[in-house]
Amino acid sequence: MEEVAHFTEGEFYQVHFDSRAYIDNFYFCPRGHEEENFLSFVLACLSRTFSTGKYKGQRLIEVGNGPTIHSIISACEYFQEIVLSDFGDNNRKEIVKWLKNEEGCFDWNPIIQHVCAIEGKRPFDVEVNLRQRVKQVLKCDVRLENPFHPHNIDPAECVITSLCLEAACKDLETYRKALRGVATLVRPGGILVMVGVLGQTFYYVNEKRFSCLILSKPNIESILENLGFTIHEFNILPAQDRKKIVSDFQAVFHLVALKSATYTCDG
Ligand SMILES: C[S@@+](CC[C@H](N)C(=O)[O-])C[C@H]1O[C@@H](n2cnc3c(N)ncnc32)[C@H](O)[C@@H]1O
Repeated sequence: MEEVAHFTEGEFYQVHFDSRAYIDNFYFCPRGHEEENFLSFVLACLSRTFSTGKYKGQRLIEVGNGPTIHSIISACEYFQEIVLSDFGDNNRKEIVKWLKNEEGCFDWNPIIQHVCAIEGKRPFDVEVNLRQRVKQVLKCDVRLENPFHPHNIDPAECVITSLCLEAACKDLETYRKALRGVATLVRPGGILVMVGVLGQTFYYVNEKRFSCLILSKPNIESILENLGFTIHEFNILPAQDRKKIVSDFQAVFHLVALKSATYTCDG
């Protein structure tokens, strides 16, 4: 397998990230990749967060969704308009293809059906809702102070990001700045829902190796608290013993953090 000496940033994704191979490998069934085995944990966490209806509002933004829509399945009923975003052109194209139900688009039905079975919903209704409520699929770069530069996007009641920041940020300072940019997209009183990996240095999509910033729970907690967030839940699934061929994460996390209603970001 190919080794890469430098940290693989957005430009590397733009050229080398095979969107279709990524979803084929990691999202073809609710268990996810057989070596990683954490997708059903993530789907269950997202379902618990949103299915009570406690978090709702006008807008939801997902930052760095790649070619995936799984993170918004449970949430879509509770937000009128959804903005998806990613750095990679191919990722955004793959999403648009699914939204338009074009021939050859990825089959998200096994994942949607799994979530619907947990929540007692009809997959058809959820699929229609998803396709209707995603209003924009935008380019973003989490390394920028405004991830949507040169566009200004109104802050949302809910921002989701999954497995993006640790893939996009080469060091902890870049991660802190990126989280600060993502935090500006959350309205005061709104929530940030984050899914990520702890202790990971790499993952593979087919033969391509992608870097990952090693994160720990205290790193993330202290950055979020400094940004005026209160962490409501921080769920962790430790990795099982495995060969570490596809990735070397030590744990997967899901967190929900509430942005203070009075916080002003001047730091
Ligand atoms: C591991 S994938 C995660 C995709 C998806 N969110 C998920 O949960 O499976 C990492 C994603 O981060 C995106 N990415 C990398 N650098 C980025 C940047 N600077 N800004 C925004 N997204 C970036 C990649 O294009 C890719 O879609």
